[in-house]
Amino acid sequence: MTTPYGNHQLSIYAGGLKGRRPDLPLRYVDLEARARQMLSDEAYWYVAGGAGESSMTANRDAFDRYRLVPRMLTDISVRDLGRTVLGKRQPTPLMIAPLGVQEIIHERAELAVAEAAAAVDVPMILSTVSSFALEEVRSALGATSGWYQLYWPNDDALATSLVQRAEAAGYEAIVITLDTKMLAWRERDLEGAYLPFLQGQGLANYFSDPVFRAGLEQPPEADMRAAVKHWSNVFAAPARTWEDLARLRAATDLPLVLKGVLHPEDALAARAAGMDGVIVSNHGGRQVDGSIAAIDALAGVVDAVGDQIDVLFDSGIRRGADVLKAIALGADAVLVGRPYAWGLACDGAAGVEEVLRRLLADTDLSMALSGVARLDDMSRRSLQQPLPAGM
Ligand SMILES: Cc1cc2nc3c(=O)[nH]c(=O)nc-3n(C[C@H](O)[C@H](O)[C@H](O)COP(=O)(O)O)c2cc1C
Ligand SMILES: CC(C)CC(=O)C(=O)O
Repeated sequence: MTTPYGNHQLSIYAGGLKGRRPDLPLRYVDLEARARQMLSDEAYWYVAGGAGESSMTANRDAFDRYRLVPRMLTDISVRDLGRTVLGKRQPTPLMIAPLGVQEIIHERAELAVAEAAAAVDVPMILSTVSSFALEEVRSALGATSGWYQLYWPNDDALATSLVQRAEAAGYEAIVITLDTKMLAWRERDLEGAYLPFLQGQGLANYFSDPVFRAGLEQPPEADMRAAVKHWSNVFAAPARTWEDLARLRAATDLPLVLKGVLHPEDALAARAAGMDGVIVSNHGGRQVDGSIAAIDALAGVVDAVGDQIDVLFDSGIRRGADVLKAIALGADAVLVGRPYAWGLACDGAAGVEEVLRRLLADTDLSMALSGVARLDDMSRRSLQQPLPAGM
């Protein structure tokens, strides 16, 4: 995307505020507060909550310890926010993070998100635990790229079926999320006894899968409880280790990307297993409370494997400066998570679209005012070394 909203100050503001949705407050905290009004308490906390608060807070605090060091008097009149990810040029550094059970946020769930992603040409990573089947969501994306996120089930035939459906539907990569072999101790959800998938929410990909259905005595439409029970038996596989990746590698020709990598040695293991990329992420602080802030893990992973496989980043991206910091540290692209969930809650597809447009306008302005014309030219030279905690 070259100079996405032009150079005129008013055209840049207008690009980021297309339609200026009055139901969509500009500041992140206000946006989240508005979304909270739109959602049930349980749904709000399901999205907002973490496993405790420590890593979620650390994700944000750590961003503040990295500081951009702007350069002056460079030509920033023609700018390029594009990035090359898995060998393909994309117009912006943003991707839509996989968020499960979106029907608790908005009835049109992933279909609305896909329409917004298509409007701004931001590739979307669809969760396995989605409220619409992967084929339908792929259609709603139109010409925009989609990747499919796999929760690697405890049944190789089901894993192969999901991956091959994604490939047949036109998804361009498979993201295997490693950090969710079980759900963490999430007090907010436990307090409300809230596990939406146990009501069958977010299970469209399973319920439409021939291998999943073959494991049932009656179809989910006739016996939902039995279908949910079967799902909880196959959802994840605690015994899996690095050796098991070979079977997934053999199941598809699509690139494979591992999500939830924080340790440089795991990044090296991913490369050794023939993976095409990793996503540095602590799942938005929802899994190991007390884990390292994701941005603090990024440089170590980039230094270990960044010259050989792609390194993406999520967990804490809220504004343009965050995008720039992650790219400067070596990320090839960043995933946007909770911010678009709030846009979806407030105003469906239009809300998601505007959240993305604002983030792009802010990224463009922050890059330009840092003296950088092409995102590809961001480097660690644009960053001050992290300040010690508490500064
Ligand atoms: C409500 C919610 C649902 C999520 N569902 C999934 C999922 O199905 N698959 C997955 O890989 N990650 C999932 N994640 C993690 C996100 O992909 C991403 O790592 C996280 O949201 C990043 O943190 P941030 O949103 O605070 O920036 C989910 C996160 C949230 C908030
Ligand atoms: C269905 C869940 C495992 C979705 C998820 O990853 C999350 O809630 O963090």
